[in-house]
This record gives sequence, structure tokens and C-alpha cells, in this order.
Amino acid sequence: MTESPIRVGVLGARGRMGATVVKAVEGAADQELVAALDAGDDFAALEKAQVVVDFTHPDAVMDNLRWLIAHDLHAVVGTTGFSEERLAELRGLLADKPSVGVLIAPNFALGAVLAMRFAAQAAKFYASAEIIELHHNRKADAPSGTAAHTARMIAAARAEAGLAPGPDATTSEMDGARGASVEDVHVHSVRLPGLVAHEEILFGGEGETLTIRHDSLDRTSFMPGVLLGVRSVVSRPGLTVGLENVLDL
Ligand SMILES: NC(=O)c1ccc[n+]([C@@H]2O[C@H](COP(=O)([O-])OP(=O)(O)OC[C@H]3O[C@@H](n4cnc5c(N)ncnc54)[C@H](O)[C@@H]3O)[C@@H](O)[C@H]2O)c1
Ligand SMILES: O=C(O)C1=N[C@H](C(=O)O)CCC1
Repeated sequence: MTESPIRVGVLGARGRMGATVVKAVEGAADQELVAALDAGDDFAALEKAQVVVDFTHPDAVMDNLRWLIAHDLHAVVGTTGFSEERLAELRGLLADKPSVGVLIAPNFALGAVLAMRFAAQAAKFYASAEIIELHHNRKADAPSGTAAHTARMIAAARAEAGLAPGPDATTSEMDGARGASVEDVHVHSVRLPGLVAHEEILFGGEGETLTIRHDSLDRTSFMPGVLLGVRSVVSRPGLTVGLENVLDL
């Protein structure tokens, strides 16, 4: 007997990512698009869905998730802007809804997930690390969610290895010249038309450097991860942060 397709709704459907997700879901044999909504649309149409994919805006995503969780809908979230406070609120809401799953991934591209994993491995051996993230100039937030997540993974790996961040001698600097500091990792953000989504993680050691780089050249690069997220979240209650927890790495 063939299983019925997973009923999927998309929030942010007229945006760059949302429009790409709509096409990907329509092309997936095991999924059925039941709602494609954008700002101002009536969320009632989402009640036909089992899973809702959100690619909207950091200022909108928490209200969307409050609504989805209250309506017992699973969520796959690519929208960025998640602080520890936001994640704690979601864990609290999900505690009252034990069957609902929310998967938040700062980056759904396989190569980006692998780059973050490799960076965490390298961080145990190199005390000095910096991140450069490069994106299109219509991106709302900086630094990117991916870069912030990478920095946190580097910080966690350092803490586990008992390694302090490597020193540098810079004491005189123009504001912003050393980028933002995310858990003691410097993150530099570049915004240019023509770019899609790119990240370099640079490590320095005695007489050597190591650079890990990932490039998303097209938004289709995120789609296998999004579709996998939809398939996974229906049997993964609670909050999951990072596609690395879903992939068999
Ligand atoms: N996780 C990933 O792999 C990944 C990949 C690319 C982009 N992103 C993130 O996804 C988000 C969207 O990126 P984008 O480039 O598609 O932006 P975009 O501006 O092209 O699209 C966002 C869309 O969301 C709509 N929107 C805003 N508020 C809404 C609401 N309350 N309900 C429904 N729709 C609403 C907007 O009208 C717009 O059409 C950003 O946070 C971006 O960083 C994540
Ligand atoms: O285009 C964007 O915006 C992207 N946002 C995510 C981030 O902030 O890390 C992922 C890559 C593309």
C-alpha cells in the first residue's frame, strides 16, 4: 500500500526561498502542497497542512511559530534570527504539545552543514579562527544565521577541548574593523549583488592556515535539505536545531 503524501504549507511563498520551496514541494512525489501564503494572507488555509515550511523574516517568524504550535502543526524553519531566548520560548511551548516537531536549520545546504561539522572538528586543533560570510545585498540580517551557528559550534568545540581563543595583538582598531564577535569568534559580513550564500571559516596555527569554504550558487542547493526536513519532522517531536541532527553524518 502506498503512503499518502505529506501535506505541506509554505509561509513566505512569494519570497526568494519560499517560491523555490513551493516548486520543490510540487516536484516531490511524497509531498503535496496545500497552502502557499505570504504576509497578509489568512493563515486558516494552513490548517489543511501537516507540516509548514517558514522562510519569512526574523521579525515575523516567532509569531508564525506561536500560531503553528498552537494549531498542532509541525514546522520546518529556514528563517534566521534565533537567539537562546527564542529557542527557550519554543521549548516551553512545545513542552505542552508533545506530538509537535519544530526543525530549525540556519542552513539547509548539504555542503554548508558539512563545512560547519568540519569547522567544529578543526576547532579542537586551532585556537585561532575567524569567519567571513558573503551574501546577496538584499539579505535582511547580519551576521548570517549560518555564520552565527558556525561560531557557536567552534566555541562549543573549544570548550570541550579546554582551548581558549587564540590571542592577537590588535589593540587599536576602527569600530567594526574586526567584525562582530560571536562567542569570541570574529565574524565578517560581506553584502554584494551577484552573490547567493557563501561562507569561509579560516583557522591559523604555527606556520599554516586552513580554510574551509562553502558556496551556494543557487537557491536549489537548499531544497534537498528542506524536503528531508519535511519528511523527518513528522516523526521528530520537540525542537531540533541544525540539519546535522537529521542527516546521517
Ligand atoms: N536556512 C536556510 O538554508 C536559508 C537559506 C536562504 C535564506 N534563509 C533565510 O530565510 C529567510 C527568508 O529569506 P528570503 O531570501 O527568501 O527573503 P525574501 O525577503 O525574499 O522572502 C521573505 C518572504 O516572507 C514574506 N513574509 C514576511 N513576513 C511574513 C509573515 N508573517 N507571514 C508570511 N510571509 C511573510 C515576505 O513578504 C517575503 O515574500 C531569511 O531569514 C534568510 O536568512 C535561510
Ligand atoms: O539568503 C539568505 O538570507 C541566507 N540566509 C541564511 C543565513 O543567514 O545563514 C542561509 C544562507 C542564505
